[in-house]
Amino acid sequence: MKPINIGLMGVGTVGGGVATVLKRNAEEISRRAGRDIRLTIAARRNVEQARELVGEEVAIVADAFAVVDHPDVDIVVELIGGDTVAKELVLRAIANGKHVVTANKKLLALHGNEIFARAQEKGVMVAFEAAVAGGIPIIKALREGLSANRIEWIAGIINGTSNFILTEMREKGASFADVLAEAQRLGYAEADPTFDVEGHDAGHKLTIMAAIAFGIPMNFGACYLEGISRLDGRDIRYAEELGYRVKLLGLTRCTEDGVELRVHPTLIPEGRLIANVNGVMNAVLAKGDAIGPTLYYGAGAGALPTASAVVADIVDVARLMTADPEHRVPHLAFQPDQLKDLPLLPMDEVVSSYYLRISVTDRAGVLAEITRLLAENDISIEALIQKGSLSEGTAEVVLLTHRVKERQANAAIAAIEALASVTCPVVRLRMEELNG
Ligand SMILES: NC(=O)C1=CN([C@@H]2O[C@H](COP(=O)(O)OP(=O)(O)OC[C@H]3O[C@@H](n4cnc5c(N)ncnc54)[C@H](O)[C@@H]3O)[C@@H](O)[C@H]2O)C=CC1
Ligand SMILES: N[C@@H](CC=O)C(=O)O
Ligand code: NA
Repeated sequence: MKPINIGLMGVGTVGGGVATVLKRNAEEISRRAGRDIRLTIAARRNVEQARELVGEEVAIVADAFAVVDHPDVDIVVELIGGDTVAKELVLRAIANGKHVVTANKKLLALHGNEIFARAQEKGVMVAFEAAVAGGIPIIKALREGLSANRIEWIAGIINGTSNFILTEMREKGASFADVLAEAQRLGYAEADPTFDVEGHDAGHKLTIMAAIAFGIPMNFGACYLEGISRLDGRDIRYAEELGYRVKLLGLTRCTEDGVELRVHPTLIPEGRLIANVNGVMNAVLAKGDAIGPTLYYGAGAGALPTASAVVADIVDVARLMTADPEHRVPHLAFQPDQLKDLPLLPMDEVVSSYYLRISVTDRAGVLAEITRLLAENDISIEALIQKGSLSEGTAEVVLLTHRVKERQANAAIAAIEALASVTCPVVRLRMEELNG
């Protein structure tokens, strides 16, 4: 049977990994796909560097539009990143009737609604397993494996770079800047690493998972984003004293009032499996009403783990290319005319427990003032520790609250910060039990 021709756009970390996996596992891949998969043409601005990664037999061009317009290319693989030229290329590939495989979560979180609609019209597939949690087959699990369930919530460590930074800081006392530089060297970080450390990348991935889990359009604009760049090592240590690990978590939950969509550093009880996911590893915890909690674990970034997902998508597309478009798995799990515009819950309405660190003048009565303000906002305290004086006459109060609305926490924090005895802004981290 005629081989399937792949056109690769972007031969960097992931593109190089894809070329390696396609070559290394060619026999297994073709036995699974039922056809030979041939990397025919690749685009990279620096042609010579691409040659080293893809080999002599592949045509290399500097202009990626030559790939999407190539008459022999069956599947276009977009590994350039960003949402400018990549968007133009993907839409043109679709218009040309070509199937697309992409690892580009930013592109899908921001423009997925348009891209999937165009793909639907043209009867082509846009596959994106690598876009969420790298090599972990989480899209497959949510879209197919859990399709009997009403998915209640998903919580994930879905940015490898941030998890790598948090792990290295905690275990080796390494500096934020040094570990970030190492993550860049290892090919984990985004072209602009602020996307990793400020929570945007996790927000893109969470947006995609929420769409698939709840049958809603992509709505990245409604996602609350808070990254790890302002996290203080002290809070990681105090959290540990209280029996918690701090992780950058993406959390989406379907409640009666709307869908929560939020990314922030989160205290998780140290006994939970997900609290012990370290380094560049990712994990996604998904709760279905029938199955209960399920956990998916694996490498979230890096050349070969990400290529594993890209090539799996190529195999999937190869298997389904000749299937009637009506009978393929829908891009977002739900049939396109069945997506619902569920309301997105404003952060003020989200319910959570809180870790608060309050720097105070070390004098009698301060604790009583703080607990009074919490009580006035209906917030009860679950645990409290006082850390000794940091400098002459000052101390830190660390407390954990029971679950309250963010609005209540904000009001209490504002009132506490207004006290004359409180010397710095209150540090607030959210907590999740994640126990189903
Ligand atoms: N690095 C990782 O571990 C993961 C990356 N991704 C995603 O995969 C995509 C690619 O990421 P990386 O491989 O890490 O990036 P990269 O920066 O290593 O590679 C991108 C390549 O595209 C090339 N390029 C840029 N503009 C081009 C154009 N107009 N025409 C042709 N080539 C062009 C660049 O020269 C570079 O070689 C991004 O969307 C990223 O978010 C997804 C999962 C994991
Ligand atoms: N920069 C991302 C790469 C994978 O999506 C990450 O660190 O997770
Ligand atoms: Na994945």
